[in-house]
Amino acid sequence: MVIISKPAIEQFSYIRNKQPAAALLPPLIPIVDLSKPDSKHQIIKACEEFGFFKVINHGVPMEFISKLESEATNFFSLPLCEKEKAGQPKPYGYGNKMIGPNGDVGWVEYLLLMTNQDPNIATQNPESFRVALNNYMAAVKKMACEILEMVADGLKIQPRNVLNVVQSLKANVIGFGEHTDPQIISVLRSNNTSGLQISLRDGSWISVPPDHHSFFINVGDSLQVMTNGRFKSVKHRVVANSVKSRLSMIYFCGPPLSEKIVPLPSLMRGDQPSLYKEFTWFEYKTSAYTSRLADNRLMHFEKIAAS
Ligand SMILES: O=C(O)CCC(=O)C(=O)O
Ligand SMILES: [Fe+2]
Repeated sequence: MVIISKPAIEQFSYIRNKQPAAALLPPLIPIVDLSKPDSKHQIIKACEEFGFFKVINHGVPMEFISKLESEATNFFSLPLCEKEKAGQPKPYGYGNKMIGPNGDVGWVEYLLLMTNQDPNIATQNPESFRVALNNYMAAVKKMACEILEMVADGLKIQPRNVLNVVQSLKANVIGFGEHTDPQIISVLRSNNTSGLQISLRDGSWISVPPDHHSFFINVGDSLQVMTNGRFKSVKHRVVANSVKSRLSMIYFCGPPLSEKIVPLPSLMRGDQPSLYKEFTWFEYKTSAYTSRLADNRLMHFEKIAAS
């Protein structure tokens, strides 16, 4: 879960200033209605063209969303010393300003939680936080699995290729530099505050209109590799909003540590070469840990780059 809050730190204002403007008349972001029979085709098309789509009729009860959002808001309004009791984000815990260990900074506060562990955080009512987290996670997991099953079905691959996932949740407040998510997919939801932008294949940026009733799905680096580049992990960023605090909750579906990530043979067309070397999620995470947020972390695993 990532929560991005109101900018509080003047020296980070450059994050806002240095962002190039997003396109004024952007193409429409694909919307997938999960209740419609053709949603799997729309998902495949959106993953190919944008690496990103919005999901409506997702089945996650609004009350679960609102409850966790309010618990997260309460957490982020605690005094710093209370928030720090969640421990440093190495990898799970509370962090602010610093994103990762390599000098990236953001106008951001975040709480990163491993989903199968009890959150060790000092809210007024930890039990209420725990219940809200579990309800939200169970409902979002169900939706994420449904989407991944449709991806598998649409690609005609075995569901286990994408469904063997470990989950984590991040709450963010405010601004975050450009990057791709390393996991298989991320399921993002924010309050009704703008800021999220995605990069199109031509390199231009478009703003994603906020919609607090819907979820947004990002294709991550792992799915890009499994599909041998047919799906593209979407570059995205969050531009700080100086008027309103933005709170987002991101559910990441990543592979287990020992899982091998490699282009799936059944997805290779004709004599298409494999673009990536085989690696484990552990190797990828280890390599990503030494990189900067905006780096192309897949570069070290590309076959062409290596030869
Ligand atoms: O807050 C957001 O909407 C996106 C944050 C994000 O991209 C991330 O935490 O990976
Ligand atoms: Fe992200």
